[in-house]
Amino acid sequence: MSYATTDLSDAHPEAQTCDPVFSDFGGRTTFFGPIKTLKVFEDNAQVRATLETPGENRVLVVDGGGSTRCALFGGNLGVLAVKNAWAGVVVYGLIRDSGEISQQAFGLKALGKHPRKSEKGLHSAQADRVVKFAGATFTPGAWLYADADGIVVSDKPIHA
Ligand SMILES: O=C([O-])CC(=O)C(=O)O
Repeated sequence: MSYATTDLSDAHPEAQTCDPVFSDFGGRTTFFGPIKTLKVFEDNAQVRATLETPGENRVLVVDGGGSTRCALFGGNLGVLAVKNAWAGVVVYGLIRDSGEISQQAFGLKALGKHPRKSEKGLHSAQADRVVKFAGATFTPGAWLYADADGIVVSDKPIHA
């Protein structure tokens, strides 16, 4: 299966595109799948708990509120993402262990990097709700397509 977000966007003008605020950190830049969402604040306990469950080739979308005070994702979470077959993770926030993650076979888009880890279980998280960031609305079960050019979000599958 191969696609380009440019072609998907051309063929499906009704699909959403994300503002160009993300960089690629994973070993894969092209990844797609149905969305699972989390809303968190400077605490990644629920990100870990979610990545410990079967990914079934879905994309985990983490709305971290754009906080630049700590990293919500790191190399150990990357190991879990690969082991449990998550296609990719989009973090509206920061990551760390970027060198390690660049060697891991999954996709990761995030705003940037920070050395400091997040809290663990201090701030509660919400799962499976609609989240909005980067000019797009992410609804659980919608389809996300990512590549080096960006992110397209569609209510339904649009790949060939
Ligand atoms: O534990 C964390 O907060 C993130 C991290 O560094 C890792 O996954 O290795």
